[in-house]
Amino acid sequence: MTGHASVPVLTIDGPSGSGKGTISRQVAERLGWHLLDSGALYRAVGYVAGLEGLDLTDADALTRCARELKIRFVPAADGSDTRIIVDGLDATDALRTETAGAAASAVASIPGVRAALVDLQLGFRQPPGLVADGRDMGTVIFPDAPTKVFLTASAAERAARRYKQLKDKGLDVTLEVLQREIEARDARDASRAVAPLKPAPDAVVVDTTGMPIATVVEKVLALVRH
Ligand SMILES: Nc1ncnc2c1ncn2[C@@H]1O[C@H](COP(=O)(O)OP(=O)(O)OP(=O)(O)O)[C@@H](O)[C@H]1O
Ligand SMILES: Nc1ccn([C@H]2C[C@H](O)[C@@H](COP(=O)(O)O)O2)c(=O)n1
Repeated sequence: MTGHASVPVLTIDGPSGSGKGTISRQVAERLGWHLLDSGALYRAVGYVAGLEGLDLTDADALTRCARELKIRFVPAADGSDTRIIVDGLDATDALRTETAGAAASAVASIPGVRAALVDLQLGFRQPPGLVADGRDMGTVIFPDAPTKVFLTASAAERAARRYKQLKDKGLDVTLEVLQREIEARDARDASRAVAPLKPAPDAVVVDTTGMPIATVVEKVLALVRH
């Protein structure tokens, strides 16, 4: 599957908990565009590496994993979350954990892993348009995207959002630990040598601290329509 360079892309990058996934999903639905959850690809590589007992610093083995990754995004029939199928198994719940996020951040710092996932990501650029959620969508994967957004929010607010999200799922977490984990992941994503987390020079930075989800969605839609 190859992408179509003439198809419009909206890139939504930003740190963990800034709302990329939530906003990307709603905006894609409103526009009737496709959605690329690029973080799920790195999470899936970390997940397969875990199943195979690989060391998360073994660049050659992880690059092979990324090259051989078999992942499918399957819309749920009842309108609930899209299921993510990795090597034929439903890995959706395993991929959403904080541990999977940390593993994804580790494997994502390996240049071979990133290179192996480029074509897969470009292939999501299909008519009528694509909303691409990640860390390097606007800087590396779709540098020609006509609309680029970089979502942020204070670390305290992002940790509070994650805390609520996990508590709602019945998980036993503490705000302090979550904030530390989020800050450590962001620091690693922003400081790596390849495709670090940062706004593209032509991205619009939207600070969502204290901003309701619906307001963020409308703001992003206005940027696309503009
Ligand atoms: N503007 C907002 N106000 C309040 N809560 C929000 C806002 N945006 C997102 N959230 C909530 O914050 C939580 C994290 O959002 P989301 O998963 O979309 O972030 P993310 O940037 O995709 O994170 P990650 O990169 O770790 O996957 C969710 O529970 C979501 O409902
Ligand atoms: N384009 C991307 C997307 C994700 N990553 C890495 C870094 C993140 O910490 C991790 C998980 O992403 P999430 O699912 O939380 O959005 O994957 C990346 O390097 N580049």
